[in-house]
Amino acid sequence: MPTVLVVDDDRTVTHLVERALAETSISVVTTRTAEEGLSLVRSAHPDVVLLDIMLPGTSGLDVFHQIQEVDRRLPVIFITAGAGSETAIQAMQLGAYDYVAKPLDVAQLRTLVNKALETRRMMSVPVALPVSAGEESSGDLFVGRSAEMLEVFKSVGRVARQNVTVLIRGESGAGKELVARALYQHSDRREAPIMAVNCAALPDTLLESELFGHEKGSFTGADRRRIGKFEQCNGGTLFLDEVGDMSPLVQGKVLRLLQEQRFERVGGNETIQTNVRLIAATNRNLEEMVEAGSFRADLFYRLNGVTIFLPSLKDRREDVPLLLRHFLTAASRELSKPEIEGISPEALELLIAYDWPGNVRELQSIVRQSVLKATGPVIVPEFLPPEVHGVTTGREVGLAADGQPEIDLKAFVERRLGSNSTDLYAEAVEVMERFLFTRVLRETGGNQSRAAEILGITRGKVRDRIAAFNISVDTNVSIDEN
Ligand SMILES: Nc1ncnc2c1ncn2[C@@H]1O[C@H](COP(=O)(O)OP(=O)(O)OP(=O)(O)O)[C@@H](O)[C@H]1O
Repeated sequence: MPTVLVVDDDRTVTHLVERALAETSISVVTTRTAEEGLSLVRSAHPDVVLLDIMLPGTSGLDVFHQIQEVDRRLPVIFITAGAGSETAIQAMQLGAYDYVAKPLDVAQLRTLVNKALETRRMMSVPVALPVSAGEESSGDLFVGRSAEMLEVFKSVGRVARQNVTVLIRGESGAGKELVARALYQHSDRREAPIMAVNCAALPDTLLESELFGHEKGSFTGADRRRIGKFEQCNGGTLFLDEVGDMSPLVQGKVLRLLQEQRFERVGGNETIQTNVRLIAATNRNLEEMVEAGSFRADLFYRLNGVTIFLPSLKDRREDVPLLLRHFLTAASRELSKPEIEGISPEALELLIAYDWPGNVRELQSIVRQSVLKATGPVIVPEFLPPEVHGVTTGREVGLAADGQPEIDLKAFVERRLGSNSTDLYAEAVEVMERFLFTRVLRETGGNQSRAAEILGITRGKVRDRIAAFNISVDTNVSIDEN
């Protein structure tokens, strides 16, 4: 459970924070003194700190420095007595996460704490990345063994420590944010902050002020100066997600920043120098957007210098079993279902054949849904959501009345012809082989020599197919947690 530490001698503040977060899954620890605050940072390992800037006998800024010595990645939100305080601005420039002015607004506080927790998560989730092809690490959180993913890992290894802008491209849910985190965690800036801004989530003017900040009075509602992410992130890394969704105005400002590392706050004259490494991501076709005039060509070339392309999951199906195992283990732990043993061959068949339009995010969600739905220790087709049955192989591969796998090759071929396949021979052979090996091994109770005899091929070939299709031969379970 995430923990928020509040260091403030004003009881109304600590009470209010406790009330604001009472109905959430966030636990709140409070203290009135800087001394105890610091010792709680060490012992309670909070994920976010709310810190009064004027503590009795000491300055919040000093405490902030000491917190940074303990944990540089811990987001600290200052609580200030009034809006527009110069000290607060100074705190932001030193690297505080944000600041809020008293009296505190409950909704604003909740939003801010959640954002800070998200940042904390991005900063601290370890990404153990195999930088060279073939390196095995059971603790990998960034899962993938396909040739395509190994290329991605290698690219990350090659460019992480270069201080260059990187553009990550790929469909939604394919893992672009994970690549960004891996780049950050393997860069020389890993001790400095990383911040993320989703350009599609904010309207133009808000995005501009989120990135570059604004001066007090620069637009209606700008009742105090705001320090933008490019300034807060000085020395660190900024992850700009959905970069194809920036307005032409913001595109122009980002381009200048990339060229000169300089910018002005909205409504301000002062030119601010910053030193930020930019990692950008998009699932849009930027070339087409440049062609259509909606994305600046000069910015495109600037961003496109180093590009990491993340393939869609359907183009690296061999990663599916690996990802299933990874998320199944996580889901059975998180959802307190230790009894889950694995996925049955039939269910696995369906999952491998599915096209995963939502990529890894969808896979993760389908695994969780199935674990929740499972009434026994094995994930069988009935626990899988309908799209996995119907949209893909529902009619071609299924369960016969006797519980054996059955195949409808005609339906498969028709469907693939309808979707203009250019690799139908290999696809059809694979579907047929999967069915054949699963069925024959069931018949022989997992005995490979006997299966080789029936099939008229060598035991080596049987073993090879078992590995290629991830068939578990001891039990009915295709994937287990080992
Ligand atoms: N190779 C992988 N190994 C383990 N988890 C992964 C992998 N790829 C993606 N994920 C997980 O899938 C989810 C979606 O990934 P992520 O947010 O990085 O996708 P994205 O491409 O940035 O999506 P969007 O374009 O929608 O922002 C996350 O929970 C992420 O941790």
